Amino acid sequence: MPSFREGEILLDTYQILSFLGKGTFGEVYKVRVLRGRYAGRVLALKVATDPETVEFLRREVQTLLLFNHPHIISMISYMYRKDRNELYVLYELMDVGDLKDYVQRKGRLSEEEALGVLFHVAKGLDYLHTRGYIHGDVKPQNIFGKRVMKNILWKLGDFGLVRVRGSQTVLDVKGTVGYIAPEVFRNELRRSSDIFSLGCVLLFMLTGETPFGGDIKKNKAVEYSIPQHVSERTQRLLTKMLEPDPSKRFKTAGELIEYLIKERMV
Ligand SMILES: Nc1ncnc2c1ncn2[C@@H]1O[C@H](COP(=O)(O)OP(=O)(O)OP(=O)(O)O)[C@@H](O)[C@H]1O
Repeated sequence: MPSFREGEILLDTYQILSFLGKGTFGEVYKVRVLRGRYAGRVLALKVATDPETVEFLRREVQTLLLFNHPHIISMISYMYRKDRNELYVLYELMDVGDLKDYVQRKGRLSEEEALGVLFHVAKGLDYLHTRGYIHGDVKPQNIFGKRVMKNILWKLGDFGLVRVRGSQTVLDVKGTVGYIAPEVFRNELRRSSDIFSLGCVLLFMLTGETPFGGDIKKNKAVEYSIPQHVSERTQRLLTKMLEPDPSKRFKTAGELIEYLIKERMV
């Protein structure tokens, strides 16, 4: 049950238009801004009220403040209510919703569409990778679509698990089974771990099913099969992205983009 109802006004400023969903980091609502700098705009508001989610969302805010890219979701502003330890974050509204729901609604995507989404997300990831960041949680629920004319612009979101490359923080595996690079189970995280996860996203788009059947053992062992209907060149791409040995994968999103262009896949 969402905490707020349609029509309710939060912080005297945000009128709830609808509930968009609940994630690990809080509840998300479609809101209309009633006053201030963004008055009149319809945006997405994420609300975190318990201490653990506030902490994750605080990390996401700190990271997003540094980023500005057409394939990374924009944070518009945030408010922290210190007295109640509540964090409210405003994002651009991604009217298509997330890629998981999109594929579940539409069924598996054509290769052309799937490669188009892949290219958009790879550009967002490239922005992170060239700045020394690792997203750490690339999966369909964290990729959002926005309608622009007749097209959909896909963007990477959810930066609660983002890490700086080479940082010593101890990891516990927080990703989602079906999208976790095998080395992450051994507590190693690299930029190419994001590439593996993105390869899983491509497999999901082409099959409509969770990679590795959502089975943790199969995910760890990288046991998967590519359906017959997938073209040979896309099979080759998938095999390179899902290479179990991270040193044999594309090292960064930049290398992936170069390959897609060279092979004329986008
Ligand atoms: N900017 C946005 N525009 C439109 N819908 C959004 C936006 N941000 C989140 N949502 C939707 O709100 C819901 C909750 O999103 P959220 O990102 O918090 O969690 P999640 O990605 O589903 O799960 P997790 O937090 O575990 O990764 C999802 O249905 C998501 O599609």
